[in-house]
Amino acid sequence: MSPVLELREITKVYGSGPAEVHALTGVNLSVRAGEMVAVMGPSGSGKSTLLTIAGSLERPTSGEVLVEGVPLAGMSRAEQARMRRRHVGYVFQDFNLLPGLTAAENIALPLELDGVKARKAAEAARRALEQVGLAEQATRFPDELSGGQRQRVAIARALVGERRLLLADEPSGALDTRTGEAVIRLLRTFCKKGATAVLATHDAQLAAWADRVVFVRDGVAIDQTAPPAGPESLLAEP
Ligand SMILES: Nc1ncnc2c1ncn2[C@@H]1O[C@H](COP(=O)(O)OP(=O)(O)OP(=O)(O)O)[C@@H](O)[C@H]1O
Repeated sequence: MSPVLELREITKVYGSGPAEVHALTGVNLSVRAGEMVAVMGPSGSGKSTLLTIAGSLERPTSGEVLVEGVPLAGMSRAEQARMRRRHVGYVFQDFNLLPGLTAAENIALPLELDGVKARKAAEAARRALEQVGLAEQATRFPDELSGGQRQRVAIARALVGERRLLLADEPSGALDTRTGEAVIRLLRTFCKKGATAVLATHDAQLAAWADRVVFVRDGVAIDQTAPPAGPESLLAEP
């Protein structure tokens, strides 16, 4: 089975001449279905760039990105947009929910934009809210929810429909430690059920929940390890 996400020799250069920034240099990464991969590195090391290129929000200067085995470079812009809507969910530090829509409407919106009928989209949104434990909050607006609840709505929106690849940039960055950890555990649960997640984080405690950690420094992926005894090992699983 081909990996859900594959980056081959990705290089990204911003600007030119003296303003040139080598944000990524020769990065390789392959993520299988059900895996949760944490990308760690200091500020400015290239984590966000890696995620935006993986999600086709930006093109690499060189190298190849494949989603579900299909090279993005061979797709037209319209096909890439369709691929993003159908297969890739994004979660950001600042939640990015639309303030004028309820939790359920925020989740249903990407489906409706993709042509799903309103009733079906609303039903899918209701199920997604149940999965993140927020069925009771369906009609609340973002400013009526806590930070942790908002991020759970953003995760539900990222995974609603058929989307199985989740790209999360510092998803717990705006949350306190406990709430942040709850969000990462939720991502972990989705990965156990077959979703695939790549998350950028500064936080080694949170990265320890991942199956693998990729360290990025000055645009170079310098190491890949399975975390030693992460919190997961404390959960007694038969
Ligand atoms: N649009 C852009 N134009 C020019 N330079 C950019 C652009 N986006 C990112 N960079 C530069 O690329 C490098 C990598 O940035 P990136 O945002 O990917 O790092 P990061 O590891 O996500 O940082 P942080 O943890 O602070 O979010 C940095 O030097 C940054 O200044």
